[in-house]
Amino acid sequence: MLSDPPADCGLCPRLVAFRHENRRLYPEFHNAPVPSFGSAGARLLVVGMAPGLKGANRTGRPFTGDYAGDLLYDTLLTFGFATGAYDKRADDGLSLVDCRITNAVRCVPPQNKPVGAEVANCRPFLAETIAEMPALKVILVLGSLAHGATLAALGRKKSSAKFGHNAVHELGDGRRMVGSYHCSRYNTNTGRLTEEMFHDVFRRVRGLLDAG
Ligand SMILES: O=c1cc[nH]c(=O)[nH]1
Repeated sequence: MLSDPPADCGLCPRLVAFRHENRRLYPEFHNAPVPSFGSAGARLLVVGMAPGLKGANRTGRPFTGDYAGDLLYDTLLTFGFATGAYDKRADDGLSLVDCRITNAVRCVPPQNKPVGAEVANCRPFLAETIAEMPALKVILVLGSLAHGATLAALGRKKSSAKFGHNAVHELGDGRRMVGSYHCSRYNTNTGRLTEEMFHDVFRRVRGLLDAG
């Protein structure tokens, strides 16, 4: 099984049609499934929802060029999970440290909203991404869609762990799942998620990793 879909992945008809439309409208964009970013040897996996049209779908790197990426990459740099400088482009030289970033759905969805069947179609890639990380200790899920997709990828029921901001769930194998509100423009503009709240989550993640 592949941990990243092939560039011409055809599992989701709606997303394939959107990809073809975007290739016509924006031929200079990446316009393909966005692969995970960071080493499979990392202890931290951050799971987002799906690439943004003019962000990750343009640059080909998760969260890169997306509004949500500004807060995410700044926070990763602050907490030592990245080095270099984030400059909203895949060739900015930023590298992740002990951290990997992926999305529950790898292709950009219309209106930024994947449907259930698309999350399910992409689940094997998330499952394989998790399975190929031997040192993985913490999975940080950004938002309830990523929370549900990650539980499903782990073969667990949604009812086995309730999504909550800064909530920690033991996965029973020494691994933990931590929840955070998604660092989206909507959530930060409405005040549902502040920078301080997001930092609190990363402080907790760092503490869990440091505790071993
Ligand atoms: O969840 C998200 C949001 C923006 N960009 C991504 O790659 N994922």
